[in-house]
Amino acid sequence: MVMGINGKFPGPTIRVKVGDIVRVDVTNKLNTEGVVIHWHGIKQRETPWSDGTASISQCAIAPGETFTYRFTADKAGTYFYHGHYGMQRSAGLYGSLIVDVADGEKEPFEYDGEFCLLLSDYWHQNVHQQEVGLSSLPFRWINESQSLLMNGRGQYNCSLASRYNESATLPQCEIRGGEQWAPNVLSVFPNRTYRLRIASTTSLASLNLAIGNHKMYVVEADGNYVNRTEVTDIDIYSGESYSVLFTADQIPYDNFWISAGVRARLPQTPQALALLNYIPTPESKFPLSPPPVTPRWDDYGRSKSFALNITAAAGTPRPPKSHERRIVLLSTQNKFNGHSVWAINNVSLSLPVTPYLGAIRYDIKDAYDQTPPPENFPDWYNVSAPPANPNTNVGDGAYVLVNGTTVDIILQNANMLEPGASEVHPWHMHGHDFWVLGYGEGRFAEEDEKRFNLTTAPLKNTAVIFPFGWTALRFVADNPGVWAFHCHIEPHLHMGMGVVIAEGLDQIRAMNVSRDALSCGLTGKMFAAEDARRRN
Ligand SMILES: O=C1O[C@H]([C@@H](O)CO)C(O)=C1O
Repeated sequence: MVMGINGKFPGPTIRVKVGDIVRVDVTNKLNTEGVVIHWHGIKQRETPWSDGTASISQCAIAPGETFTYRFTADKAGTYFYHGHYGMQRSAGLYGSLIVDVADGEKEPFEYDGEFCLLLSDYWHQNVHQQEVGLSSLPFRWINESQSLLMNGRGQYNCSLASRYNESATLPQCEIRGGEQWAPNVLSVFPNRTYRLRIASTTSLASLNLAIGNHKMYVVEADGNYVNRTEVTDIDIYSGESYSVLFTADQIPYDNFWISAGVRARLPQTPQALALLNYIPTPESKFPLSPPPVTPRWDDYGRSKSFALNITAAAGTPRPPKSHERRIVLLSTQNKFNGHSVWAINNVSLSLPVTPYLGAIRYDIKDAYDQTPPPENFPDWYNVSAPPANPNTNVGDGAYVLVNGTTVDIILQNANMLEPGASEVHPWHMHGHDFWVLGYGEGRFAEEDEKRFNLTTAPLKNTAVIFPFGWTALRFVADNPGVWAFHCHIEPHLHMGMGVVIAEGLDQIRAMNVSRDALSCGLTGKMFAAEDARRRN
């Protein structure tokens, strides 16, 4: 079962130009739950209520109701949109969002055609069962997905299915032709150059994508131009997007596989496949070469060198030379009343009923904890061992940033509950791009700052922390609003792995925040009381 949009899964591709004011009317036809849509990578400058994050920027849209998102397409690039309430992204609520350069402008590279590949993962168990499992005692993890998808199409490992079933022939393993799993076909003319816009909206999987026999040149990352880099494959974590160029330079009477496979977790899911078809070779011709092999899942050295190879293209603004504030965020796996959770500086995020944006706009102090969470973690904490005390707190405090300040965030990874284990987490920031200043092993130390890349640091909206390592980010708090900053692995966010950034409180208090966004919780009650007074 998937959640679709306008009768489609994935939802329709939205294509706009820089400077366009985009209006999207979202009508909630899910009869049993609310919904919101987040425009991943769009800054929402002066429209923070259109960011589409339930409990942060707006109330969930109630069944039957319509909410209008209105925002400016601020930067050309490859983006996507997705549900941001509960685990609706896992349920399939997503689609591609492409922002073209403004009329009369040109991209800084040339190509003859382009394709979008939106990557995702897919479970047979429905999202409500997953949600209940994650919050149950005992904890039930979602485990690896059954399929990986490219534009909503994927393969299913029938041999694995028959291993777990008595009957060798399962109905879902019988191939009749024309089924949903039939791979996407990307038809190209020999010797032409194409742009492949790749975005990952996976729930869990970190992926590696390659095109059989073809080199790729990375030119864009998260809507920012990067130095053209030749690669044989790309690592792509949930929340990231890349554009690569490739030339159809192989012998023209063949087809080739494009494959994406799991990295950073022990793979138990077959690769996602799409077919690169050389016109006029028939689409039905089986490629001579097998799909590209995904690099070993735990070869993190390879992942790190790929990450370090992504550098900002000339003309990209450089990071300020120094910071005015530094927030260190330690990610730990913990327990709360026996439940498995993730915590940041010993606080597991639990979202409030009243959206922060409304609570700040109308100065409603009861809406969330007014004490911000800790800015660091204790010196005695050992990041290379399981937590000495696994118990953590749950909270809904927000980090408050003064408008215009330069802020560093050090994302610190640590050992999980299980000894010797630490996982990759892709952190995504709403409302901003940040500069990725560097990655390091072990615990971040002040002298590591000397190694920061202040010249070619790429601008991104999502950056990964490697197992037992740290990642340093810098951004300027110049976008008043309330922004989520979280692990883009959906079950991890659901288990509390995120923080809330309240930026420019004075500016928010002077904003004309859309009332439609605040019809729930304490703001909803306030508006209802105002209306009642007016009627009397
Ligand atoms: O949050 C998680 O839980 C599991 C495991 O730690 C317990 O089953 C896992 O791999 C996660 O990423």
